[in-house]
Amino acid sequence: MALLELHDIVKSFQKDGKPVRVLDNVTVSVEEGKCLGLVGQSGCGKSTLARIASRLTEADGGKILFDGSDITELKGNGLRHVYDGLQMIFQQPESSFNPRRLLGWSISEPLRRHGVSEGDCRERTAQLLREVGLDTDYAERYPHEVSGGECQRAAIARALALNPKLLICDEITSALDVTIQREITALIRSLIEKGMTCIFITHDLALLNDVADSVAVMEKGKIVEAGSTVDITSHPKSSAARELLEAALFEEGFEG
Ligand SMILES: Nc1ncnc2c1ncn2[C@@H]1O[C@H](COP(=O)(O)OP(=O)(O)OP(=O)(O)O)[C@@H](O)[C@H]1O
Repeated sequence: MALLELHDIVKSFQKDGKPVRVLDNVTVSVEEGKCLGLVGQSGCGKSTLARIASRLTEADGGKILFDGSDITELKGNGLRHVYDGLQMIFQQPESSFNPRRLLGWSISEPLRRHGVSEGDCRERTAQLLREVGLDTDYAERYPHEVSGGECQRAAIARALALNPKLLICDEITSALDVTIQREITALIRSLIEKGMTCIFITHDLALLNDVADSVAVMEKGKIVEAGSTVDITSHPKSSAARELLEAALFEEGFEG
């Protein structure tokens, strides 16, 4: 069953006083318990699509179905309820944490908002830190006192706090070096093996071999190819997928 379905999503932004179409009738879905890789060159519309899926940006047209409900027009409390089940993680984890708050405070913030007691928050934070491979004493550190990879793990812990059904990961490994990238994709994959559903956005098609079950390739606001990760990374049909694969292989060779 599809957990998230996007149908005929259309979006334009104003540029120099004129509307420029950045998403052109995009239809894509992700099955429950699976990971969809969304890949494309910079500027092709990946982040805009992710933000529309999580209702952070309004679409001009189309329909969004999440967990069997039409959430396209939801507002207020209805939308807050959706956010409990759908979490987004971004490229720069440091900037998503309050620099003046300990990581433990930020990770448990969604729980506190739901009225969970301080004692239970502490216990759940320790459990979440262990789940993402961090020692529990990371709760007592500030965002600037941890590495980029550790901070991204903490951001994943915070996203997991309310047991969401869907994680949307927008270029979450782009700011990390290759070894740490692999650790983070392995962590996301382990969450999927435990039942999580995920949309993993990247410009690195080769990275999707580690994490995604299926791939949708975007080019200039359209999905130009979709299929299983194995098929697309071994026999890409579109020129967009071929170019992304060549770029990823070149980068890999360059990094040794
Ligand atoms: N709020 C906005 N206002 C105006 N234009 C925008 C806005 N957000 C995105 N765009 C434009 O929409 C297009 C798609 O941007 P988007 O960030 O979705 O691409 P992307 O594929 O995620 O790129 P990247 O990989 O570089 O993050 C770009 O041309 C971008 O400049």
